[in-house]
Amino acid sequence: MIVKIKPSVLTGSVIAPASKSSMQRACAAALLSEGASEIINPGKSNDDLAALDVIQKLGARVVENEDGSITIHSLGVDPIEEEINCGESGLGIRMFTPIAALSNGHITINGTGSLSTRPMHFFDEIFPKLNIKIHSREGKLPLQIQGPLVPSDIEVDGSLSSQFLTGLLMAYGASVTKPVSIKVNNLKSKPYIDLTLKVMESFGRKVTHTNYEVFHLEPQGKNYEPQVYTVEGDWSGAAFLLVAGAISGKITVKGLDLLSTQADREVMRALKDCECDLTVGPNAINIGPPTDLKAFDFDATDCPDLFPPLVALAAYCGGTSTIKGVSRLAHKESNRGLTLQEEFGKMGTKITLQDDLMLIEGGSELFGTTVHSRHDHRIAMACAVAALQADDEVTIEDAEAINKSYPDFYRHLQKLGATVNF
Ligand SMILES: O=C(O)C1=C[C@@H](OP(=O)(O)O)[C@@H](O)[C@H](O)C1
Ligand SMILES: C=C(OP(=O)(O)O)C(=O)O
Repeated sequence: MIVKIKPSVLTGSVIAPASKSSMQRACAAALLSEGASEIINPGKSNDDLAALDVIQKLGARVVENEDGSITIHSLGVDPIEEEINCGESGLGIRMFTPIAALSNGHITINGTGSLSTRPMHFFDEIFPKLNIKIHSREGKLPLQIQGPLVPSDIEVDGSLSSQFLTGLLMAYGASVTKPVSIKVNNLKSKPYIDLTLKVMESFGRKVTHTNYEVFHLEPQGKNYEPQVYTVEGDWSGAAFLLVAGAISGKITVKGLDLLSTQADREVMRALKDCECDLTVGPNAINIGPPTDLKAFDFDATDCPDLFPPLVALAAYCGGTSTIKGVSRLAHKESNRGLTLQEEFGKMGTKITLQDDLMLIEGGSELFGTTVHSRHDHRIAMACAVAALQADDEVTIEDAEAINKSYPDFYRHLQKLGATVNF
């Protein structure tokens, strides 16, 4: 799909989409709870739909209610098919693979698009220690596994992604029969683990930890209990809206929890540092109109998904902004350090990659041109936001990539007054 965005001034208000990080975790927790859980404000992104499909293949029954909520009936993991497909979701595959391994059946775990090249060797290393047989294509999909997972004290590496730990915690939470601990070295993206623990706790499953280095789980009477769970507004998707407001309008973004454990709430820090006009109310963030935006320095090591929106912001900030954490970007839907450099380069923004640091030279006019999403939702959204103040129309190729996390994104820009044609 081709989307064309004309330079536009934004106004009005919009509600942040549902967080796929919150929704996918809730689906997993509901699967692991015996009984009926209700999910309010369920997301509709491709990653969310993949999670709903996976839990049904693992035995849950999903009912869509008239008020838009969904009810998930489960008796625990009891696969009805031998293959599950996690779509293109990194969290989906890394969280649901240990969960699928709670059963003793042979299961093939597959995925699509960029997921087929993202690293999964963690499972080859760890699963044999947990009584799980595994065969992968040299650390890539498809994975063939056979459990049941038997939790034991284990030491893992957390430097590549927090998602593997999320999966282990979720699955251990359903199966420990004696106190066990997971020791994690060099954990990155820590706030995502806070979100995992928060969702687990909402479903009655407690986990404690010592400084994000050792996670302790004890047997409980009932491990997970069915809940009514409301999916949080998504700071990751909203970061694009907030940046759009900072560079191109005066808008209000609603539906975000200012106390959320979501990693990408940190976007507020960069927005303050660049000195845009920002006021925060109880359930509304007002942002804009554009003023002289100042270059900023930001460490995104623990919130890597903020790179794309912050690059769009930095492109309009006078001077050189720096963002730390480039090494965290290599294994996302694209190699995001490089794709940001290349696609923003087409619009005239110079980006230098210096070890773990990205330097963005901002403040000069961006050109209307043709860019490509590189099949990466966050690259498409970053280019779309940057287009709002370019000197001419920007054409985004493969623009439907946004469906992975934020299918309403272009419609929301239109609602805010942007001229978006698709
Ligand atoms: O747990 C999650 O919901 C996520 C964790 C992060 O991945 P890493 O832990 O690999 O950084 C993030 O980039 C991803 O978009 C979603
Ligand atoms: C990298 C992302 O997600 P995941 O790892 O779950 O595919 C993302 O949403 O930017």
